[in-house]
Amino acid sequence: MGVMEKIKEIEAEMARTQKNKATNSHLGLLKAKLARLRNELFVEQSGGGGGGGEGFDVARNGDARIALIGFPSVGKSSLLNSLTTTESEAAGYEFTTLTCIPGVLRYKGSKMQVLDLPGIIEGAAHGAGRGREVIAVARSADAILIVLDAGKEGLQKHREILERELETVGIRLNQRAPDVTLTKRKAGGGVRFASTVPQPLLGVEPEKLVTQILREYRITSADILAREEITVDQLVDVIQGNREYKPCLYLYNKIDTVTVEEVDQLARMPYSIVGSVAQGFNISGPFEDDRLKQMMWDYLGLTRVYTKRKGSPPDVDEPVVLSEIRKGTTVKSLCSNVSSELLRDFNYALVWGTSAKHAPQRCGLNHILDDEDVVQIVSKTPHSKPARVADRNRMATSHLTDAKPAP
Ligand SMILES: Nc1nc2c(ncn2[C@@H]2O[C@H](COP(=O)(O)OP(=O)(O)OP(=O)(O)O)[C@@H](O)[C@H]2O)c(=O)[nH]1
Ligand SMILES: [K+]
Ligand SMILES: [Mg+2]
Repeated sequence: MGVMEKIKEIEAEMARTQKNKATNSHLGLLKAKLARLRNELFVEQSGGGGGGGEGFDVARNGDARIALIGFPSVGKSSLLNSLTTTESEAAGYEFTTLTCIPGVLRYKGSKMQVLDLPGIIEGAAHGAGRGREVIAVARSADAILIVLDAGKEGLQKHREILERELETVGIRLNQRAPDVTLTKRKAGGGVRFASTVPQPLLGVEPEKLVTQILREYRITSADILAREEITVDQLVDVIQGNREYKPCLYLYNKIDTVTVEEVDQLARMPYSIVGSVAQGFNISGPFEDDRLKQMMWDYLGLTRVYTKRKGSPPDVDEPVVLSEIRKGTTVKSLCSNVSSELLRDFNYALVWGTSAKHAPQRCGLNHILDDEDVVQIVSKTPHSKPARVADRNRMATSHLTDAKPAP
């Protein structure tokens, strides 16, 4: 039996199984089976789910990468043109954009790489249109900006379709990784499941269900520790292990085409912002129209840190921009961002700014920095050569080649 038929069979079984307490575990197991088969299907069809595709291999650049995802003609290219100096063709017909077009958005001393992409449609994750390539780019981004046309009928359905397409390839939007540790053992001992909290969503006998689900993935010996209540889906995510947890912001564009009441409703949707590229509203403009940029900045968890040498003023023209998503905004992430020597020879840091209790505060590596803090690193070897600016710039972006965000 092919994978597709197996999927159909399980879906049918799920449909005819009544949902109640007694069938809860059985349904959970079926759900996990389904997830495994869907994953198999995707990996099979996409040849490993890898990135690339003609015109889609764009080098990483800047402090963070944001992918524009949406249906055709919602205004993605118009948005790129308005946020950056790049010119991407925008027109009133669908599939105007055929490849990945990068632009650089400069905001508050940071550089965000914004990627304009072809529109996607339902089935994209399985290769409809250039969907697979588009979604591979989304996987490589630090954050996703889903663009929707506020004037389109079936708008909320569009939002759900896009979410589902991204979920299919293991992207999890606006969620954090479940607090579960899975340790596989060589052989013997079976599955040991422990939880610090009750697990009502894993049926009446959680350990039994977990054991069965793990067997689906050919894992027979493992320790699992859950520190929060989890669903079967979350358990599957932990087992599959290749999930990408990403912040996602929704832009309802073209609000110039709908009524004030509709705008008001859309503005209340979670993780959302309304705007009009055509009229500049919330998108670009001298001062008050920067709301989208500010939200992108916030979602990426960006923090500017100004470094200073002893006896000289801070270097305010060239902040080191750290992203909470990938590295955290600690003194340690600052040091490793600047140079490995700086981290190796670290003695203590002097910190000025809102994160400091007094000016300056003497801090260790775990101190959490705020936006616009000033930091002076004091090394153990007082006469060692300080990192040059050129080195620092190189180092400041080097971590961006590391496509996997920190857990
Ligand atoms: N009324 C209105 N029209 C807009 C707005 N933003 C973009 N448009 C128009 O929408 C049409 C499509 O814009 P594009 O930028 O090409 O859309 P796209 O999402 O890049 O489209 P594809 O590349 O084909 O997927 C163009 O005619 C734009 O002028 C807006 O805020 N209001
Ligand atoms: K278009
Ligand atoms: Mg376009």
